[in-house]
Amino acid sequence: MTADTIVAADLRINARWVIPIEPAGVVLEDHAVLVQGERIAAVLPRSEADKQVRAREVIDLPHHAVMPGLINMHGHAAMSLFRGMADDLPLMTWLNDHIWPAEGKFVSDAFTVDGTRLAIAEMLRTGTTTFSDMYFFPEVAAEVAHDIGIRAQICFPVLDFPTMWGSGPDEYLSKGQALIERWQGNSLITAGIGPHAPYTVSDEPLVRIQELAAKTGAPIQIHLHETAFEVTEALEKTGKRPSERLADLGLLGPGTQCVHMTQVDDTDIELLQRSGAHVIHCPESNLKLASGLCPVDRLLTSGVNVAIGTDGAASNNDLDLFGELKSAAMIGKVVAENAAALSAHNALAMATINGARALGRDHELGSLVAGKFADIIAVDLSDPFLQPVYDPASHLVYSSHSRQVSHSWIAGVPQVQEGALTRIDVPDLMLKVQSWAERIRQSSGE
Ligand SMILES: CSC[C@H]1O[C@@H](n2cnc3c(O)ncnc32)[C@H](O)[C@@H]1O
Ligand SMILES: [Zn+2]
Repeated sequence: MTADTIVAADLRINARWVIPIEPAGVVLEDHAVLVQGERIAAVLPRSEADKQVRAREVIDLPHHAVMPGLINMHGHAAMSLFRGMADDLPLMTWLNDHIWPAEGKFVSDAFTVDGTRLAIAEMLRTGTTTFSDMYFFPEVAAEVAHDIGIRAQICFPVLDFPTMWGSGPDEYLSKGQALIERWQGNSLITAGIGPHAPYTVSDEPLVRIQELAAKTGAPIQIHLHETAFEVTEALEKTGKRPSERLADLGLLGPGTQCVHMTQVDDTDIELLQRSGAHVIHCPESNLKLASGLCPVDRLLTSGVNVAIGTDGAASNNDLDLFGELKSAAMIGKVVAENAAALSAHNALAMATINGARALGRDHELGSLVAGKFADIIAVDLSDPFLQPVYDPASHLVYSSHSRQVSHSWIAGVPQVQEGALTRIDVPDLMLKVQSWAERIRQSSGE
């Protein structure tokens, strides 16, 4: 922008602080973010904007930190309807004895509509603007996300056995291929392939998944090395660690997102580094199921991209990425035995630009840079429990509550304004959630 040009913008957001994420570690004071259509037009000092910008709409956020929207890289959105249903259990008991039977009884396209809407309401309200999902009826979840206007990677599930969504790998893959075709070229929704885990998907479907990914460019997301049991059982059965088996089958590459990775040795790090695969860290789910701890600092310093996810609301039990960030930073320090590991700025990067990188979309998402999509959030730091503010990045990770998220925009469209959701009818949603809760409660008393 030269000194005397007058620039038009659809929206000008005046903020006390702007944390653009790129360049890394920067906090800009008294800046404005300009939005034109779906994209960020500029980030500039307010004094310059006063002279040069004519905006259709101006929003003043005098006590707020403005930053890119958060990217929740792993979850099972519709499981929000199972929140708090089977607590205090280890992974395989939780899955085999509680969650899979409940899914068999209740999960349908209607369940997925209401559960996904509930999850999106929570995610939007707590600062997420992009999420990744792996669940049954992905075609339904994709339509729900698209109608609301939230950005999403929707991974269709693949398992060896039949579920409510299909009879086995053949049907999962043919329905999945249709999902990929439906959303090809859409800027809000990307379809991905979600082999559930190495212990539920055998070699033959894994090879077909690799071929489909190579043909279509679709990303692959898989639960991997979630527990020590998973790795020792695989070594006994196959003689290989699951990471090695996936690498041998051609599944580890820059389009692969490995969720959890609580068990990591030097060979795993080398495989991740060489392949360019990403790690999705879900600290609170790993803590609650006592699955293990991901060595995030070691992965990051080895050059592996680590993004962050909540996992589903039945193992977390919320979808609040700010809470997840605090947990990630705290655990990251203890695991590294280094208080300097995983700084506030590093944690914010994991939930933004690293997520964008894992999606293969860091050229258009994950930071407040001119030309990227206008996926923006504002957090109000005016509350007494957030005073004084020496460093807003510190407050966002260590002190703030996600309830302080006051505004969010996705592709320039307002999703949260003054703390209220603009595109979800919350009272209507609550009635539907109550009705599911009654049915689920009744059946657990049977
Ligand atoms: C194939 S759809 C997703 C499938 O995964 C189950 N699930 C939810 N959380 C986890 C987890 O942490 N590890 C493994 N599997 C998980 C979910 O209930 C669905 O059945
Ligand atoms: Zn999961």
